[in-house]
Parts: sequence; structure tokens; C-alpha cells
Amino acid sequence: MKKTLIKNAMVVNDGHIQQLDVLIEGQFIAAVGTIPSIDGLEVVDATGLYLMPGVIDGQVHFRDPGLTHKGDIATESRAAVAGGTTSYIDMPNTRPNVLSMPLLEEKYALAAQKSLANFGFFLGVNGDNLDEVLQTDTSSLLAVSDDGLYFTKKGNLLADNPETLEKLFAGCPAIIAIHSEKEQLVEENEERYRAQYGDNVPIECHPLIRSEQACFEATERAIALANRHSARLHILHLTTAAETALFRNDIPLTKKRITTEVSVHHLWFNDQDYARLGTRIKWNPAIKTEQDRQGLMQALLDDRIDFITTDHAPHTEEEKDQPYFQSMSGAPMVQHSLNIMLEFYRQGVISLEKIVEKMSHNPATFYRMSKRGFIREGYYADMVLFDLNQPWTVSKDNILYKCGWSPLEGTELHSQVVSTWVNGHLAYHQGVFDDTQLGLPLVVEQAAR
Ligand SMILES: NC(=O)N[C@@H](CC(=O)O)C(=O)O
Repeated sequence: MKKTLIKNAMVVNDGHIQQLDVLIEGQFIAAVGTIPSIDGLEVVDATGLYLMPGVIDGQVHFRDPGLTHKGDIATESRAAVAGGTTSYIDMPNTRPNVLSMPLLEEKYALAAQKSLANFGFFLGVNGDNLDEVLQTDTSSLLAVSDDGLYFTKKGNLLADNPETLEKLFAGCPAIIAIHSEKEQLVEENEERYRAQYGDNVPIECHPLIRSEQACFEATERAIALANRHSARLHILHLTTAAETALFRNDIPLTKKRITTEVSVHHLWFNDQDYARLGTRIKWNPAIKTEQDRQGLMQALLDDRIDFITTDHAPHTEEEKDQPYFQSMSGAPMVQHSLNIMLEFYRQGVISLEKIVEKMSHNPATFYRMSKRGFIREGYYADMVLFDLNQPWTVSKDNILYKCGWSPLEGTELHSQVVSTWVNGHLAYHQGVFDDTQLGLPLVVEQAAR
């Protein structure tokens, strides 16, 4: 069995930063502490570098199958690993939408053939498959991506119907993960701005169309439903300061029934950036005001927001560079998420310990991933070694996404991922990939609520 000893790393884990050695044996962490180097060990000198558990991204769109002109599991998982992400959960709005167990299983089979990182998948729910989902033994889903469900206004995934919602919340033992925007309000706003501007609605109207009110009312309604039925609710990618007041920080994550996350771009951009970046930063829900951005960061720091995701949503440049209504919503982010959070660390906004809690520990805890998310003996050796002082600029020649662009092009970043281990395998080291060993399906610890 291959053994690797990482020596003298500043290990960021479990709320501490300590200089330690980590021994990897096969897929797992065999020891953490002061470990002498002996013959037969491959030694990595990590002096001056930081080591953390791999990032777990709870929300990505890798577009596979069916939309692979935008990205696929092989390309996007490589970009993820290069950025320090070792596990991800992918959304069901691929083609066909993942609305049944056989389709979910097909996606797992696909990822087993081509994913460099560990993988899990959400099952989609809408009015049509609701009865089937409610009859499904959700514990059988848990060997994969926990029992997450997803519903949004996209394609045929819309479950924004009072009867469907009532039935879903009453009967679903799984985590109900929601893209929370009130579609009716969005449509009314669209009509209002269309009446004013015709087809040339400026991108600056996006956060007024996909408004604070549309987000707040949808989230408030979902929380009321969850409370009424004692359901488990997770609000995906929160975007407004107002909504943060709806979440609690006085109970531990393991006891929370109502949780939320924030996506990196909503912490990084604000509505002033539309003038510079136009529809390249058109996301749903929309990038909102500086006050919202700051409110989200504050809620992340004080634990009303539980973890960080990317909602990595690649589209081609051609699909993005269209007038407001035609431009597709979403943008790629998975290669840059850790680096962006490390920029906030440099600015003194967040500690390294908190970044690790929100990007590695909490997603693992929340989705009950077995033996992942921490640097601990017996856990999978999913780890990232990074340098806090290695500046670089995001540009076309270092972007790994299949779509070949990023809203961060031209941005100077100061930290860099040096090495990424996935299940003990050095999948990425200083720009070079080794895909001789692929990622594993994420296994969930226990099925019960
Ligand atoms: N977040 C986005 O703006 N886009 C997502 C879909 C979605 O969640 O709306 C996508 O798949 O492109």
C-alpha cells in the first residue's frame, strides 16, 4: 500500500492551525501528529504551506449528461480538483432532468467513469414525479448524495405550486433543497421592465426583477411550510441580507432542521459590477447590493449561513453575451472558490479556520458524508496543500473550464493550490493532473432525520 508523509504543514482543521505531519496510507489518513520519516515513505516537505481538508462543494452544475457543450464531468471535476475541491454534489437540471432513480443511477455510473473528484447527485422533484419520490425509500439514495431534492423554475423542475409544496413538505423525509425565488413576482417584474424598455432591458434591472422581495417571500413561505410539517429544509444560494434574519445560529448544525448556504459569487460581486461585467455575471438568484453582500458575509461569520457552495454553472461565452432576456443565467466558479475565500482571509474578513469550517467541515456534517470533511485518522485522505503567497492572475490560459472563460478574468489572486489529494491519490500537483485513480461516490452515514 502506498504511504505518503506530509511533513511540517500548517494544518487548518477542527478550529485550529498547528504545524503537524500527516501520514496517508492508501485511501485514508493513517496518522496526524509528529511522525518520523522512515524508509519506504514518500515524503512531501510542506514547510511554509497550509494543509486543509478538501473543499466539498454542495452545489454544482457539471452539465453531464446532455449539455456537454458547456462542460462535462471530466473537465469540470479537473477544474474543481485544481482549485482544491475534492467532492461535489451536482444538480439535476441536466438533460434529461434527473427525476427518477434509474436516471440518478445513470449519473452515478457516468461519474464513476470520468470524475476526478468524489461525487454525489441530487434527485429532482416536480409536480409530475412527486408521488414517485414520496414512495421512494430515500435511504437508498443516501449511498449517493444524501436525500437531497431540488426544485427551481428551470425547465420542468418547477415545483412552485402550493399543492405540490404542501404535499412535498408533508410527506418527504429527505432534505428539501430549494432554489428560493417567487416565480410569480419575478414574472410580474419582468413584464413591468419589458413595458418600460421593450426587449432592451438593461442588466442592471436583473436584481430588481429577481428582487429581494421575490427571494424573501419564497424563503419565508418555505420556512413556514417546513416548520408546519417538521420537514428538513435547505435554502440554496441565499442572496439577500433580509433573508439572513430568517435563519438561526443558536443551535448546532447537527440539530438544525432549517439550513442555508451562500455561493462564492454572492460574497464577491455586487450590483456595481454589472456596469463592468454585464450579463457575464447574470446569475439566478441575482447579484444584489453591497449591503446584501456584506449582510451575507456577516451571516456566514455568525453561523446563520451554514456553508459555502459555488453553484458552478458554466455556459459558453456565446450563450452569455446576449441581450438581457436571452443571456443564460449562471457562470463557472468551481476552480476559483477556495482562492476567492483566501482573498477574504488576506483582507482580514474571515479566518482560515472559518473558511475550512464553511467549505469542508459543514458540508460533510450537513450531508452526513461518511469519513470526509476533516483531517482525522481513519478519514479519507481528501486534502489540499496551498501557498498563501503565490500571486497569479485569472486568465484564459489558466482557466480549466470547458467553456474557457470566467467572470474573474483579470482578477489578481494571491494564494495558490499546490497539491490536491483525493482518497489518498495525488490527483493534482503544480499544474499537473494524475487521473489514473478516479473519485468515489459519496456515502452517507445514516438515513434517519
Ligand atoms: N444559477 C444559475 O444562474 N443558473 C443555473 C440554474 C439555476 O439554478 O437557476 C444553471 O444551471 O445555469
